[in-house]
Amino acid sequence: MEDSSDGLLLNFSIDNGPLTAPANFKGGRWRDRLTAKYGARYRQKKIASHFNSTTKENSHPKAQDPVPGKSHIDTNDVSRSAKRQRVEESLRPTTTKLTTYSGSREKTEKPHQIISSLFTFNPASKTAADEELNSASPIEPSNAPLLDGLSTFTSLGLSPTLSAHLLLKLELKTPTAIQKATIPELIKDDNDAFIQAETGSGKTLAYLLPIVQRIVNSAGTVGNTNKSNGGGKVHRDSGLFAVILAPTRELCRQISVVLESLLRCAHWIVAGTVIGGEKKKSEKARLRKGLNILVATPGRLADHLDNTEALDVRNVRWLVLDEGDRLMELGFEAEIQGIVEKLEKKSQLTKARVSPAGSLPNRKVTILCSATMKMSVQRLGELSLKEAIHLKTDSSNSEEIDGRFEDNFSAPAQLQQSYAVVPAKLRLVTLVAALKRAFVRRGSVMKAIVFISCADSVDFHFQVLSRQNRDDENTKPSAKQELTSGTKLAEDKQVPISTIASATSLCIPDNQVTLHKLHGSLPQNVRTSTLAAFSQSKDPAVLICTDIASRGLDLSNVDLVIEYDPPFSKDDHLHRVGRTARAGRDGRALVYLLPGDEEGYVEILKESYRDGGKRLCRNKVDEILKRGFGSSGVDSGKDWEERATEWQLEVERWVLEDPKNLEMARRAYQSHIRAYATHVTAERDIFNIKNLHLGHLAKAFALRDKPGSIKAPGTRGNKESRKVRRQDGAAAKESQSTGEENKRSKSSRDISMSDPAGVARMKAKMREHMAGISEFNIG
Ligand SMILES: Nc1ncnc2c1ncn2[C@@H]1O[C@H](COP(=O)(O)OP(=O)(O)OP(=O)(O)O)[C@@H](O)[C@H]1O
Repeated sequence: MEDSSDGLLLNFSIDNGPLTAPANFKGGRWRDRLTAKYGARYRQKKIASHFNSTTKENSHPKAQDPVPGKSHIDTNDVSRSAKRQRVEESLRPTTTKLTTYSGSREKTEKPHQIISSLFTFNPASKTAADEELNSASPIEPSNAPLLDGLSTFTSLGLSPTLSAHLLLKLELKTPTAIQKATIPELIKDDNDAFIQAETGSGKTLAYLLPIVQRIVNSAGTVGNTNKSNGGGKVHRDSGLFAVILAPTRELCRQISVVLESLLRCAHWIVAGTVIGGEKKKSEKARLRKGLNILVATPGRLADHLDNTEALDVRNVRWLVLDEGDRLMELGFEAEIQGIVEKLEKKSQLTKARVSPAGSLPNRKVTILCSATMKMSVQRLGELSLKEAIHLKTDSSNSEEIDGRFEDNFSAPAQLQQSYAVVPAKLRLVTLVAALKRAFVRRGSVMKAIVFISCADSVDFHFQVLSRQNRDDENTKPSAKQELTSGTKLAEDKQVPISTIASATSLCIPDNQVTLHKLHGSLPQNVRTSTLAAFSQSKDPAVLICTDIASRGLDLSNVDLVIEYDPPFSKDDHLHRVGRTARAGRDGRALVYLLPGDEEGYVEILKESYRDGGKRLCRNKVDEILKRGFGSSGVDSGKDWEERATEWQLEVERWVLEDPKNLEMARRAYQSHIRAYATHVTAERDIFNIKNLHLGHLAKAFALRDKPGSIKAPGTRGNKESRKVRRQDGAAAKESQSTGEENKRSKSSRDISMSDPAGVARMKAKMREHMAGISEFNIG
């Protein structure tokens, strides 16, 4: 492993002899002894001059934190007040090793802390910063509604009633390109279809509108027409016509909301969901009452197909598989195969591909929908589609080669993407600086999403950004701080989980920002309400989340996406940044990379552009920090360095002063490293765990521990917790075998280390990814 002490001074103790006598340093590394010797000499000189010149005799100098550019030996610093020292000693973690560099060879118990300077010994970037780009050149949005004067919803074959409803009630004037390509095709023909278009291009309406239109058209042509109910219109007893599958409950809910909004102009058509999270009995009752369109998660639908007699699928004409790649990633292949076979078996439909124009299809039509076209989607296509047509936009980069689709999935053209090469030690301060800057003026950024690799790290960053600053009067708990969202059972008690809080760390007086957090270890009701709060917020808001929020979610007015931890694959990147720049709106995205091999990721970022990445720009770290910590735009030397250092030290003290915070920071750090090891094989040269400087990385989690000594309860290295986890491992297997899709919706990184069942699943996933490489194969 690379030496983690670069620029760091170990926190060793010396004897308590007279301060002016030279200390005798023994043991440890020569480098640490030498640094300590010089440090002691320097302090002796300083003390001597202080005693000579001071006019305030016996006064206690204020505790000093290292100034930017200088490292600091904590326990040996005479300028630190006795009070501060006692606080930190009393909080000395029980698991830390003791280091003794004692002249008297006595083992004195001192915390093994490392307080390094933020701005020294940072590795340099290996690539030169590009010139600032000329962002003045206007770019045509690629996923916007068409303004060609020709394309209207009516011209695509939708009825005047439905078109008027779209215009007047939903404020949708013209179709997007993918809707133009899809709607006429799905209204007139009964072919299976694969819909592929970039994020935010309106794929949901692209498949929902033809389905709704054809069900409306079928009035009087299907059985059970009820004259008392609008003259032969479809009603709930007419049968189930469409089944829409989506990978997560959140997505199902979102689709269901869009569908309900459409059905307000055809209220006799009944839609419903079966997505789990409620008693199966209520779902069964809903199915028994009759539905015409069903939105479901695959696991739940498979369950009902086996166990709910009232679910009659003989008349199903459409099976839609939305977010196809995600469905496959989450391992729903077997369920989907089962569903396809059962629908096929029970179907009473003819297999004819021709039906009266615009009415219900005579055969089951399968529609696969995805922004990406990966092998997994091709596989899903193979098991569900027959002679499918590929519906895509003109601007799409994908093409069919030898019967297979080659994917060149791009980000929306109008999205401004940038990256910053940030040394590990500076990561946390740079994140805060970027957010402070983004929200500096009211209205400058309404909403931002920060993607983080794992649930524990989300928890930690949420707490850091919303923590109470002891010294700051302005950060007294606000009403929002008290907000909690949902509850979860813990130790037989209802413990409220706070997922919404005031972003006190951003401290922007004129622009109060509300922080939200989201990850897969939160209970479903908390996830739902947090997401709704973020989406509906009219005030500036930040969502800190794992990849659970990267797919398909349509959250309004997201202007900025920060990938604080780089994505785990190129597709993940495109889905994450796709949460902004939707339906023709502007958006910005910033990805954080470490200096060194990670800079190679820039080439992959460029692939997400249609023009080869000419518009990709680099944000300089100094600039981000200056803008975030500098004094209101005035270039006042390096005061931003001091402010950033002060802020960082404040967080480090906050971590130390409460064992809970310390444990949270350690968990976050460990989980981050584990998650780092799960980058896709193709990108493991770029994200090579061996290159992580663990000492520097600890600084980004406000930890002063030596990396090797960081052990959080529930993680590897702690005997007791290992025993507990062995027991929980068995429980995890059991729970997985129940086949509940909500459990699967948690990806390995999305699981908190405090969720033992999750830890077991994560490890299994890690083994799969690491393909024989040990979990901590670090140097
Ligand atoms: N014709 C339209 N005019 C204006 N806005 C539209 C139109 N069609 C859809 N939208 C809006 O575009 C946004 C994105 O739609 P949708 O969620 O269907 O995109 P998507 O292509 O499924 O994205 P993703 O791949 O990220 O899931 C939604 O807010 C939707 O209301």
